[in-house]
Amino acid sequence: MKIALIGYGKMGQEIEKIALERGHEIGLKIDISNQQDLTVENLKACDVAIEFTIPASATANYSLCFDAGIPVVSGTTGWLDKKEQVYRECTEKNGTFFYGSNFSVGVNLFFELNKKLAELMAPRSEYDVEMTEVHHTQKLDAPSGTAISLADDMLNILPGKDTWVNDAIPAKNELNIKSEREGQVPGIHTVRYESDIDFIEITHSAKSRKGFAFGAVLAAEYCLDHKGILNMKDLLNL
Ligand SMILES: NC(=O)C1=CN([C@@H]2O[C@H](COP(=O)(O)OP(=O)(O)OC[C@H]3O[C@@H](n4cnc5c(N)ncnc54)[C@H](OP(=O)(O)O)[C@@H]3O)[C@@H](O)[C@H]2O)C=CC1
Ligand SMILES: O=C(O)C1=N[C@H](C(=O)O)C[C@H](O)C1
Repeated sequence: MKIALIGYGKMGQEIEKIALERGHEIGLKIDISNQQDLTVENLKACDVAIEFTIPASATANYSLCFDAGIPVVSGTTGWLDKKEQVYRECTEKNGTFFYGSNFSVGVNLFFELNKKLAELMAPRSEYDVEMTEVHHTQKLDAPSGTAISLADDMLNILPGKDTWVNDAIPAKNELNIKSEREGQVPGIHTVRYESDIDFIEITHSAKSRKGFAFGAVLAAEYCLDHKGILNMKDLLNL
């Protein structure tokens, strides 16, 4: 499979290693320095694009891939305010868009565990809940995309919580997500329920970026024979 790598930062470089190990070819490698090469014509020469850039450029990159008629796998976070517009464009252009706030298989299992725990906690009004995410200091967005995914699942299940807030003193109906930035931390997410007498905590801690990159390459392979709007639940059969 010939991959267009859009974004060649920490994730782009990690993805390149895994893709080559799995026998794929990098047909196009785009960073800020050669952005002029990101054209429909160049994308058409590839089978799939993997996009890990910055929130401000992600959606324009998706449009180019839809115009080129190649599937796009994206892990860029912080652009979800434009989600409806992107999904509409993908459908109108008969494109394929695979988005994951986190491509790690472990985190996607953690998402399921988080939902199960929220179901158990839904009738337990003696517990309050909060979340913490810790990432490296270069991260541009807060809270993390993963934390937002976890929070959205919890808000759908917990009757006492209507919305999430970031680094705030929460009202009773708000779920606070604490964001901490520290050194080179690849990503830690903790959900904590606390009562007067105890607490229950679940944590996912990434040891490196390898799991994110591996999941993104699996997603690109999946796009070769699946079409439309896809996610890790489809890929992992969850
Ligand atoms: N879904 C997941 O599993 C994961 C998602 N992420 C997300 O992926 C994104 C990237 O993370 P990461 O690789 O760590 O970040 P980096 O900052 O290391 O890399 C981003 C790269 O994108 C480049 N870039 C910026 N704008 C453009 C553009 N318009 N076209 C092409 N390239 C561009 C940057 O170039 P330059 O440095 O020259 O500005 C940089 O090399 C973030 O949003 C992060 O949250 C990260 C890990 C896992
Ligand atoms: O920026 C990162 O590094 C990460 N971003 C993703 C997020 O925002 O959730 C995934 C992972 O936690 C690493």
